[in-house]
Amino acid sequence: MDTKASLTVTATVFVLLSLRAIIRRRRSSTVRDIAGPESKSWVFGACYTFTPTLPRIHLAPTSTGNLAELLLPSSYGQNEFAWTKSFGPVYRVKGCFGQDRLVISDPVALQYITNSPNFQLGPVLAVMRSWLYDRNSVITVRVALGCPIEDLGPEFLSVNTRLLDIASTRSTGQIIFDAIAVHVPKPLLRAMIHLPTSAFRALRTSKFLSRREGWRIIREKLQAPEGNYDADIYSLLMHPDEKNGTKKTLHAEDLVAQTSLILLAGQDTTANTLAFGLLELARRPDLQNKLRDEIHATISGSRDAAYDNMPLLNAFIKETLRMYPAAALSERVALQNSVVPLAEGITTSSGKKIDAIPVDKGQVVMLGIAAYQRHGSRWGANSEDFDPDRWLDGRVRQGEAIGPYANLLSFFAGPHTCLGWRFAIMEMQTVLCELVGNFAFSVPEKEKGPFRLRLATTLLPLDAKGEKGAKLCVRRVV
Ligand code: HEM
Repeated sequence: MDTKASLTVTATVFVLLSLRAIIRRRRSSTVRDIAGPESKSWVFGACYTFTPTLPRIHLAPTSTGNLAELLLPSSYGQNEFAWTKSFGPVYRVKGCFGQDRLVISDPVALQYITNSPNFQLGPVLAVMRSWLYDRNSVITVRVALGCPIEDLGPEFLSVNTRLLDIASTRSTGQIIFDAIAVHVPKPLLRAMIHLPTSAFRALRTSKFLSRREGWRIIREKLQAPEGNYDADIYSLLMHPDEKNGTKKTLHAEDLVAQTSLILLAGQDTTANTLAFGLLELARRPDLQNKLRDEIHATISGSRDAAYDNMPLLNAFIKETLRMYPAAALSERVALQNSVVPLAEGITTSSGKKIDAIPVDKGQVVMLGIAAYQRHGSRWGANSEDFDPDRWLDGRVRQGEAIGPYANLLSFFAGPHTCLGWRFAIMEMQTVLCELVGNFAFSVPEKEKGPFRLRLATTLLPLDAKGEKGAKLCVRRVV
C-alpha cells in the first residue's frame, strides 16, 4: 500500500471508530452544568464571541473551539489563566465533537486525581506511550536515577532532536487527531508506528537506538560480579534492594522498553526549564549578579559544591519550576465513575452548590498545573510575577502536600511522579552554577519585549519571531 492509501485507510478507520464512541457517550449532567467559556460548534466548538472580561485571541481558521483557545493561543496561558480567574479553579471546556472536559486547578482535586487509581494517563500521553512501548509495563518504583547512559553518538542525537522538534509543534490537526485517537483500539494505534511518514520513521529509529542502548546496559549489569551492583536505576530494577525500597525486579525486556521513555522524558523537560530560567536571569541583571555572588562564595574553586546550602539558587530553581512547569496542562481519564473532592465548593450554572464533582467513567480532566502554580491564595499576592524571594521570605503558604518537591506539581504527583525529579534538580543546580558562575547573560535588543510560551509536548519559550528557543547574548565573566 502506498503512503496516500495507508493514510486514507487509517483516517477512515479513525473517523468510523470515533463516531461510534461519540454516539455511545453520555457524560455526567453535573459536568455539563459546570460553568465554562462559550462554544458554538459541535465539531470544532468555535467560539468567536467572548465576554468583555476575557482577552481576545487570534483563532486559526479551522478552530477546534475551546481546546484550540486553550492550547493554541499566541502565548500559552493567555486564555487558561483568564478563564481560571473568571470561572474559578474548576471549569468546563468543549473539546472536539461536543466533548465536555473539566479543567481543574483546585489543590484538593489535583491531589485526589494524581493519587487515585481511578484516573489514568490522558489520551495524548497514552497514544504517545503506546508508540514508545512494546509492552504495557509502567515503572512505579521510586529510585535514585543515576543513568549509566554512554555517549549515544551523532545518529541518536540527530534523530532525537528531530523527534523533539516534531513534539514541540502543535496544530489544530493534532488536537483533532488526539480527540479521535483515544477511541481507537490500542493494537491499531500501535500499528500506526509503521506508517511511512517522516515523523514515524524518526520515532522508529529512536526506539531502535534506545533499545540497543538499553540492551547494552543490561548486558553490562548481568556480567557484573555477584553483589557488585551500582546504585543506578537499571541495577536497582534488576536486583532486589530492600534498603532502597525496590523489592521487585523488572524483566529485562520491560526495562529495555522504558529506555526510550527515560531518554526522551529527561531531555526537553530539563532543557526548556533551564532555558526559561536563563531568560528570566537575562532580564534581571540584579538577580543574576546576586546569584553569581552566591555561586562564587559557595563554590570558590571546590568541585564538591554543597548545592543544597545555596538558598538563592534553590529559590530560583523552585520559582522557575513554579512559573514554567514543563507539563503545564496534563490530561487524565476516569477509569470508573468517581467523585472528585474540592478544596472550595463551587456553584454550577444552574445555581446548585457542590463541594465534590461526580464524574463518569471516560471523563477527560485537564489538570491545570500551571494555573494551580499561579493561585494567589497559595503563592502570594504577586503570584503571576517571577519572584524567587517568595521562597525565602515565607510568602509561600504550606497547604495540602502535593508533588515531591516544594508543593509544586511540576514533577507531577502520586504513582506517576517524575522518575527523574531528583536527577533533574541536581542537573539544574550543576548546570546553573557552571553557566551563571562563568558567564553573564543578557537579552539582545530585538528580543526585549515580553517573551511568549508554547505548550506542545512540553512548555517552551518562543523568540520574537515565534520560533522555538530563547535567544540570549553571552559574555564570559570569569
Ligand atoms: C525539569 C525537568 C523535568 C520535569 C519538569 C519533569 C516532569 C515530569 C512530569 C510532569 C511527569 C509526569 C507526566 C504525566 O504522567 O503526566 C514526568 C514523568 C517522567 N519523567 Fe520527568 N521531568 C523532568 C526531568 C526528567 C528527567 C531528567 C528524567 C530522566 C532522566 C525524567 C524521567 C521521567 C520518566 C521516566 C517519567 C515517567 C514516570 C511514570 O510514568 O512512572 N524526567 N516528568
